[in-house]
Amino acid sequence: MKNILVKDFNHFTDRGVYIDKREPTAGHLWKLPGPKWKPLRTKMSPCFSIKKLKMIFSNLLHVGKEMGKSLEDECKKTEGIINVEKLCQCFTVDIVSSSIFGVETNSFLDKDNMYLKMEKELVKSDSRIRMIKAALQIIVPNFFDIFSFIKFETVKQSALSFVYEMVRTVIEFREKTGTVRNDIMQLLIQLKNGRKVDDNDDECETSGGSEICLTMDEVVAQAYTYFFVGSETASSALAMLVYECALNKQIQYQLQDDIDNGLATSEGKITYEAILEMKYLNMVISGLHWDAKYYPNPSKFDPGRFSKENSSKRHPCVYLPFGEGPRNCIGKRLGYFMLAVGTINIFKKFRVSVCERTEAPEINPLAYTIKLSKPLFLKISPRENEEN
Ligand code: HEM
Repeated sequence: MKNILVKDFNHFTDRGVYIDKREPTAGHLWKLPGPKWKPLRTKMSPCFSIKKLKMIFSNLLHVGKEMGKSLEDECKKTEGIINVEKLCQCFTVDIVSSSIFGVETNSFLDKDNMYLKMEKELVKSDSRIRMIKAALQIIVPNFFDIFSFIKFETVKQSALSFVYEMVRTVIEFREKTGTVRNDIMQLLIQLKNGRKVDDNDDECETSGGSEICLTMDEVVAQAYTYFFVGSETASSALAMLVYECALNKQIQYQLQDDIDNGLATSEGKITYEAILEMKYLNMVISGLHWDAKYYPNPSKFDPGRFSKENSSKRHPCVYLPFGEGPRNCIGKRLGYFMLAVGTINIFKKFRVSVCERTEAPEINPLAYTIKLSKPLFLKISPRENEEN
C-alpha cells in the first residue's frame, strides 16, 4: 500500500475515473488525472495549511456554539430525543458554508436554508440511474471513453447551477465592495486573480500569474467538491461517533474527562492547541474502522486500539481515514477539527444515551459518500442535571 500511495506514487497518480470534459465539475481535484491534478493540487494545498486552518477556526467555534444552544433548546422542547444525524448535518453544512463560501447560515434554526437543501440535493440518491452511472465511471471508465458522444450526466444540474450562482454572487459582492473574509473562498478569489496563496504571507503577487490562475469554472468546481465531500463525510463520522459513545458509557465518561481536563488548561476555551492535547478525544475520533485483518472484532468500538503504544505496533498504512501520500485528503485537517469541535461541543455539556427510538445506524448503499440511511434518534440530557 505504501509503495502505491507514497514510494511509487508517480506511477499511480490517477484515480482512473472517467471524466466528461463537458461537465463543469470536470476540473475538480478528486477526479483530475495526474498531469492536470498536480498543478491544481499545488495551487490548492496552501489553502488547507495549518495556518489557514487557524484562520478559519473561529468559524468552527461559532457553529459549535450554535449547536450547543440548539441542543439546549431541543432538550427543553423534545425531552431530549434528538435526531443526531440531522444535528450533525446542520453542524457540518454551516461550517462548510461559512469556511468555504463565507456565507453564514444557521441550519439549527433555519431548516429550510438553501445550503442545507443543496447538500441534500447533492448527496441524496434520488436517481438510482445517476448513482449507477457514477459507479460505472469508476469501475469501467473505458466504456465511457468509447461512448463519449453520449452525455452521461452524474451531477444533478439544479444543484450545480445553485453552486455556480452562489460562487458568482459571492465573488461579485466581494470584488464590488472590497470585502475580505477569513475563508477558503477568499483564497480561491486570490488564485482566480493571479495572486498566489502562500503559507508564509497571506497573499503575494507572482511574476507570471497565468500558471497559478484559477478560471471561474475551476473555482466553481473546487467550491462544489469541497461542499459536497467536506460536509457529508464529517457529518456521518460525527453521528457514528456520538452513537458509539451513547452505547459505550465508560468510553463516554472517559471522553468527557479528557475534554474537561483539556478545557481546564485553556480557561474553558476550545483552542487549536487544547484540542491537540486531548489525546483520548483523538483516540475516539480514530475509533471507527472496518478491517478485521488488522482490528480483531472490528465492530467493537475500542478507542484503546489507537493509543500511542498500540498504534505504533501497526503499519502506518493500515489506518487510512484520509488516504496517504501526495493524493491524500486535502481537507484532512479541516475534517479532523470539524469532528473534534463537534464532539467537544456535544460532550462538554451533555450526556448521550440510546432510547426507545434508537435504531442501529446503517450506511446508505446508494449514496455517493458514506451516509446514514435513516434518522438516528438518541437521548441527550444536560450534564448539570445528573446526580454525581
Ligand atoms: C472526516 C472528514 C473527511 C474524511 C474521512 C475524508 C476522506 C477522504 C479520503 C479517504 C480521500 C481519498 C484519499 C486517497 O485517495 O488517498 C479524500 C480525498 C479528498 N478529500 Fe477528503 N475527507 C474528509 C473531509 C474533507 C474536507 C473537509 C474536504 C474539503 C473541504 C475534503 C476534500 C477532499 C478532496 C478535494 C479530495 C481529493 C484530493 C486529491 O485527489 O488531491 N475532504 N478524502
